[in-house]
Amino acid sequence: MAQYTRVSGSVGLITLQSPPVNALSAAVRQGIVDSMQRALSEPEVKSVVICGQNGIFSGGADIKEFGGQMSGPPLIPMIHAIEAASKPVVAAIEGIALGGGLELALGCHYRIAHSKARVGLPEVTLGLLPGAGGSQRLPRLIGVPAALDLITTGRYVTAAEALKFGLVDQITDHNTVNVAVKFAQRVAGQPLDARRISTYPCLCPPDVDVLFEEVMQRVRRTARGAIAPIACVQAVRAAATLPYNQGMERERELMATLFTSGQTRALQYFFFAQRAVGRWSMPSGARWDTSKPRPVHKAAVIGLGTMGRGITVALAQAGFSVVAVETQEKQLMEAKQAISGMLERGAKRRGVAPALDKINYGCNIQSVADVDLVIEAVFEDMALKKKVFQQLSAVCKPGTFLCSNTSGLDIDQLACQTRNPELVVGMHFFAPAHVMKLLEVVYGPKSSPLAVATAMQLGKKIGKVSVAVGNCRGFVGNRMLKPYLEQALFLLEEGATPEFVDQVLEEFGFAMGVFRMSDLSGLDVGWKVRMADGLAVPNPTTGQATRLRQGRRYSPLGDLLCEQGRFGQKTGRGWYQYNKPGSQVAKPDPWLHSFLDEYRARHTLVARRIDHQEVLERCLYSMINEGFRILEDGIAAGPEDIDVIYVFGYSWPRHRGGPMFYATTVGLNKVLERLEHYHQAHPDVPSLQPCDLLRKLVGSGSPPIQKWREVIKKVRSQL
Ligand SMILES: CCCCCCC/C=C/C(=O)SCCNC(=O)CCNC(=O)[C@H](O)C(C)(C)COP(=O)(O)OP(=O)(O)OC[C@H]1O[C@@H](n2cnc3c(N)ncnc32)[C@H](O)[C@@H]1OP(=O)(O)O
Repeated sequence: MAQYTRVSGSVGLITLQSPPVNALSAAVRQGIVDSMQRALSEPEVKSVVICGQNGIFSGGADIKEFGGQMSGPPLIPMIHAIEAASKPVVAAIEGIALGGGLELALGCHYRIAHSKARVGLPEVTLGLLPGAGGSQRLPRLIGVPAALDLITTGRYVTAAEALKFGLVDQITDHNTVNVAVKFAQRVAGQPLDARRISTYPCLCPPDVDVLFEEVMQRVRRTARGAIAPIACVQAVRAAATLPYNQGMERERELMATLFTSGQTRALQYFFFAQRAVGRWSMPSGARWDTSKPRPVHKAAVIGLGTMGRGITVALAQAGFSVVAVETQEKQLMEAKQAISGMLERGAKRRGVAPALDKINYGCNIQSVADVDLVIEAVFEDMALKKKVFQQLSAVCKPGTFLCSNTSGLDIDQLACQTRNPELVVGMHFFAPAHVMKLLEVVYGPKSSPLAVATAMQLGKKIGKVSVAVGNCRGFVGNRMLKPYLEQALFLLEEGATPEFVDQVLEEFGFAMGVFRMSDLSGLDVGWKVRMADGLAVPNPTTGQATRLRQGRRYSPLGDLLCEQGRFGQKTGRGWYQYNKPGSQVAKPDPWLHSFLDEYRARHTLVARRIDHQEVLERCLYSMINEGFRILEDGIAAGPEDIDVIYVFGYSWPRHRGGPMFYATTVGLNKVLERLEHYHQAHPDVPSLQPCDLLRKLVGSGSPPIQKWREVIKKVRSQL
């Protein structure tokens, strides 16, 4: 709702009231319409101020309303009525004015913002465009280039930047509502014609066509199949080329297309999924709201390879004191130099001082004795990690949390090496750790809610999206990656090429196909794991045994490349060839194609034509099937956890909502039917066998994803 009061005798003050972010729900819109009518009809009122309660102007349209039937006064006519009002209307922007909130402010005649406020039009991130006149008013107010930037990226700007653009008229460090009320008194009675943005001509640079062409090309390149950024460019182009009313009509048409697209549904789901993962729970019943974290002031990182360096940077940048340990002096010096460079470059980009003094470097594990939390990031080797955990347990002060950055090893085995296994959790970062947003916080059977809560809070403080997951091989992300990688290799054996598989996956929206991604990560990483598991064996006998290991189909293709020293980008050769080691430009490699031909001939495999659909179905459905197993096993609490992990950690296209949401868009029955089909064709591939939970969900009529947790609960209670 909105509250109407008269202040200072002549100012009608409309306060939006819809906690927590004053979203423009039906009740709020009704409140604004009613309050405006009152303000315009009261002769004592000479001007109006609109503000939001609790220091927040508005977080925009109420996203929860998008899924259902819209009720209450529509936003567009409401904003037009404000702009057309005969008395000046001033927006007092505190906190945030986002999306429809900023569009409401653009309908006002003046905008006063607090210096700490942030404004933006993030609709594109929800698969929409600023469809309440924002795409038409913003370019008229701040010019086409700046409007294109804000609308296509959805980025928020500070009040200072907004002032520079001319998006707000004034900023203040004082009470914004008081300043706005005084301002409203001053402008009362002044002519308003020049204050109605919809009447402004659109400011275009002389080479506007070239600009639109360039922006459109950039947007198409980076959108990875998302349609909203393209519609945003088209809407701004309408503002630049059409009269306001026609531009609004174009905005409405484009918005209608987006509103009915599956992409906006996926992005809205993902918006709430990101927030849902913060409300973590453990199978024991411990939860985010009943488990208090312990403050961490000083942390340590053990092992300063690529991951350890990134983690150190992330901690230092967030203001934590860090003890960074690498046992060899030479490696320590190299790491110090690299970390300082990363901090300096990051600080330059953000216009702040580099946090070099936050880090103390040392060669001795004793130097972590007084820290609150340690993150071990040594080489992925269980024996080595166990030794480190034994040492840490002996050295650290009582109560220190011991965390491992392992990407899939058993947290419980590490916890067992310590005196206080309840203080041990996994903190699985993704490379580069100071850039990638995802953090898997892994609890073992002995991890305490206190340790999980502390790791989750630390993750939040260093800017990560943290997801609490259970302990199993590969946790959630890497466990699901396994069948995906496996199918990609099988497809090569059956006739596909790495380029074709990657092309299909990149057209689907992945930033990189599976083979380009493997080349980037390094093929030797998985090879070492497979050797440790007894899967990759040097010089296996040829014939069927080579392709059948531990009772299931196995492709040794990756092992064979590694045996040739082809580790990917770092060696200049992998699934692709590169100009030189370290180069990132992947080129098809004729050697690889001959190698595949010879391999197929050796194993009497006849290459067949594989189409797009088969690549997508086998790679994605096998991964989704594993996702269902993960839910069944209780490793992830809900589908949202899996989807957030995949979007933030594995470049799954956000506009497809994540793998589990994607399964709902395909139809669970179709996923089940195709898995059955492929499993029949490949009975020696267990990952293609549909899991029970999927069958149960289909059996219970494929309920919406928000209802899966109930089915999962039932399935688990029957176990
Ligand atoms: C033909 C029809 C015409 C329609 C025209 C439509 C044109 C306009 C479209 C829009 O305005 S779309 C919405 C645009 N706004 C946004 O995208 C902002 C989204 N919100 C945020 O970025 C953040 O939430 C925030 C506002 C910066 C606050 O961040 P903070 O970290 O402080 O809190 P959160 O945990 O993110 O949020 C708290 C709470 O509030 C819920 N929420 C936030 N924004 C909205 C919203 N716009 N609608 C509904 N609910 C919102 C959020 O889900 C959290 O809820 P809980 O998880 O606590 O239940």
